[in-house]
Amino acid sequence: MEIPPVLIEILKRYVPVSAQTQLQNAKQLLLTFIENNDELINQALSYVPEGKLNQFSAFAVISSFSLLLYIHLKKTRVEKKMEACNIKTVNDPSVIKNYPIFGHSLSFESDPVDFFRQFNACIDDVKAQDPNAIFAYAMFGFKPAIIPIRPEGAEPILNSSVHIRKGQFYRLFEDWLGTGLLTSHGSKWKTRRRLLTPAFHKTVLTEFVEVMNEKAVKMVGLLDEKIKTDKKINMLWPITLCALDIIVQTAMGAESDIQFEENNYYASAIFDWMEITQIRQKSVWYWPDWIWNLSPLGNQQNKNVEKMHHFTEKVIKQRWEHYKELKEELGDAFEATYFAEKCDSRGRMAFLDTLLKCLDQGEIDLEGIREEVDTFMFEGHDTTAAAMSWAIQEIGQHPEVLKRLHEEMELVFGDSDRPATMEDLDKLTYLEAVTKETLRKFPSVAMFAREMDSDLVVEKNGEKFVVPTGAIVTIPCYKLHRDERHWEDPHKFDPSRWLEGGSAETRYAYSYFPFSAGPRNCIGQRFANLTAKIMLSHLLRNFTWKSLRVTNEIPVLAEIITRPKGGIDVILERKHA
Ligand code: HEM
Repeated sequence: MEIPPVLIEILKRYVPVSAQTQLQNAKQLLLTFIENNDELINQALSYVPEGKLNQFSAFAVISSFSLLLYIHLKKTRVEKKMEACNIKTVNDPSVIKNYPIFGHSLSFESDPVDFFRQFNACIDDVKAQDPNAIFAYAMFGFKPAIIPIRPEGAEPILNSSVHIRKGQFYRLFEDWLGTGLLTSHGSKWKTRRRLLTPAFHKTVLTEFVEVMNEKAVKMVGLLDEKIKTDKKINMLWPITLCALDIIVQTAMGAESDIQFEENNYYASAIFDWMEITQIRQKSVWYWPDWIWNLSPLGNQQNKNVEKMHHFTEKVIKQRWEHYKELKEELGDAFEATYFAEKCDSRGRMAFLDTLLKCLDQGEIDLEGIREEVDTFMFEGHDTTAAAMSWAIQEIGQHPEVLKRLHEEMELVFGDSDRPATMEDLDKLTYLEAVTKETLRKFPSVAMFAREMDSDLVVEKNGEKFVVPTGAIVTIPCYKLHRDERHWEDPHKFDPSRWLEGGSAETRYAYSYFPFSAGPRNCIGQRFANLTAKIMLSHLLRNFTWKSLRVTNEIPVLAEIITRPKGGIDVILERKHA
């Protein structure tokens, strides 16, 4: 067999003399590998068709073989490194298998519910192998994913101001979100975070209370209509639409009536985008952009993104035009009138007003504003809606909890149907305990990721662990919130843990972090709590309900957001029928 001339030309032109030693080493490595894997290679060769190979196919076979060999050797080396770092993987092949070349990725379940069960079983397997272990790993080809399997493993990562780069997987969000606050890193992230933090201060959010009440009242009205014909309601959809209605009007300052429009094109595009992104997330072959853009799904997704960007751009431009008109009209008085009206006593303004002022001062451009508005649309409604749906499920399954919540509503609001104020919400301590316990059992973001820019050394339980540079760390929030060393009876829904004197008062800080923790924690957590409390209080003031399924038997869909598969079915009735 002759070496193809094109290969000779490549070798002559592009391989420097200094590389010859490396090639010799590689040859030696290849020979040793062939010697040690004689049987395997004979098996592989038995699949090559009979007859003489032409030069092209010989070239193709050698290149493919070399590539596979490279991946195999690299994967073996990484696995040895993991052992040296004191990080273990699953032993039990009935939970997951570690294949040569592909690693664990080949045996991950494709169904999202099964995948989540399997993922959690992997953590249990490593915990059972070694009670002192705080990390585990899984192989995606030669790329290791490291998983903190105890809250003590999550702490040094979340707490760090160094390891704040998001994992590669967040790139899949960039078609819609660009590099906004969620996906960006480095100086861009720092500048935007500093800019937007004041917009989520309590005094500024107070401005949104009125809109939130209005939207919740609309939701109650719609549910009232629905139960006239059927008391069995799937609450996931009305809750999601109400949360979306709130975020559209608050983040964009645009009048919205999404709850009343069955087929609003913006809402439909968001839901389609979520569904398609979840498919892409699980399908490694769709990750390269060029394959994705050529595929029918990619094409459909690009259309969704176009629609969503069109909507956001239109609203931002309208707001910007209005801003400029006012500035021209008011001249020197603009600062004193426009901003004085919008700022709190410390000069803090709402989200979009903050961004428009920065646009005016040249600190951000229109595309930057769109990135942030889109990011808040994405992060700001589905997370809250999922948490509220689980809360409705748990409340409807525990009549004693529902009763106590109804009593709390009576105490704070009496028979009045007035809007809830910030002061009212502060008094709803039992509702607060219920939402905290819901987010413990069902954190809306079940896992999130970081990519390590440098080695992290952790010493715990008298052992030393190293999380190496380049590793993707996946933090399994859902599983860590149910760690049996930190929570008694962790699968039980027990809001009293969060009341005065309850066990949560003395908990280890990193045993509960539904909004993440450290520098990249959720900027919108106050907003989320406010939305949840206002929406739930309106539901509780008007309705009573009973869940039709047992919570711990509902399959958990942990895709981007932790959702109940099939939604939340309840029998809903007017409180004072
Ligand atoms: C119950 C509701 C919510 C939960 C459980 C939640 C949870 C989280 C978590 C776990 C993260 C970290 C994600 C990661 O590291 O990849 C995060 C980040 C973020 N959240 Fe939330 N979130 C909620 C509601 C909201 C709302 C209402 C908004 C906006 C109004 C929001 C805006 C953001 C943003 C912009 C980030 C990125 C922050 C950064 O990286 O600096 N979230 N959220």
